[in-house]
Amino acid sequence: MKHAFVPPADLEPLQRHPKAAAPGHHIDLHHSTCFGCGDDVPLGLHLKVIAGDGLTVSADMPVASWMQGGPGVIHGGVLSAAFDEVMGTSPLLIGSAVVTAHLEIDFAEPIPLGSTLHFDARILGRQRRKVYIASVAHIGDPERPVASAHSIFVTIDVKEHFAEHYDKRVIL
Ligand SMILES: CCCCCCCCCCCCCC(=O)SCCNC(=O)CCNC(=O)[C@H](O)C(C)(C)COP(=O)(O)OP(=O)(O)OC[C@H]1O[C@@H](n2cnc3c(N)ncnc32)[C@H](O)[C@@H]1OP(=O)(O)O
Repeated sequence: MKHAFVPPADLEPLQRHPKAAAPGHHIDLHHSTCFGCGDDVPLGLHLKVIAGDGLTVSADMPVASWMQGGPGVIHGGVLSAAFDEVMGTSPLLIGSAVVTAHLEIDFAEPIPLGSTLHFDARILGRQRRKVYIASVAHIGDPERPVASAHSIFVTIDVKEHFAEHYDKRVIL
């Protein structure tokens, strides 16, 4: 797939954290009202991100009618949010909490409502606090990606980062 993103050549390789979710297990460390992964938001993506081998994760997402953008196909923003969630969860494999700093999506084919998107993502490496991650999605044929994404997530101290906004959180 075509993309313009070039990760730095000197990325520091990373190791899986000893307490990371085992391959095949759901990475479930976020919160129940998250748009991407929460069970308690009626119109959320409800993504279950599964740990893979090494520094990889995967997830499946049925493309529901409410996700429509162009007639009969997924909205690009919904697809972007799904990539964000899948890639943003992966640094838990290295024991890091992160927020998105930079997210690039390449849209290769229209993705029909009613299809199921399969996402694979892998951590490429770190440069200081920046974690570089790549992801690709298909709807049945792994040899024919329909979209891909590249991102930079920045590691944070969760309590410090969300301190100002924590009291305004929505609890359903
Ligand atoms: C509850 C959450 C935790 C648990 C996680 C569970 C799973 C979650 C799944 C969630 C999934 C959904 C996830 C979401 O939706 S997260 C929600 C969307 N994202 C945000 O709200 C983040 C908003 N931005 C910020 O808070 C700050 O800007 C951050 C924290 C990112 C950096 O501000 P900070 O003052 O702390 O640090 P710094 O400015 O020294 O930058 C540090 C380094 O980063 C580089 N840099 C910065 N910006 C960019 C950029 N745009 N392109 C390229 N590089 C960029 C910068 O040059 C520097 O690099 P270097 O100088 O070292 O080379």
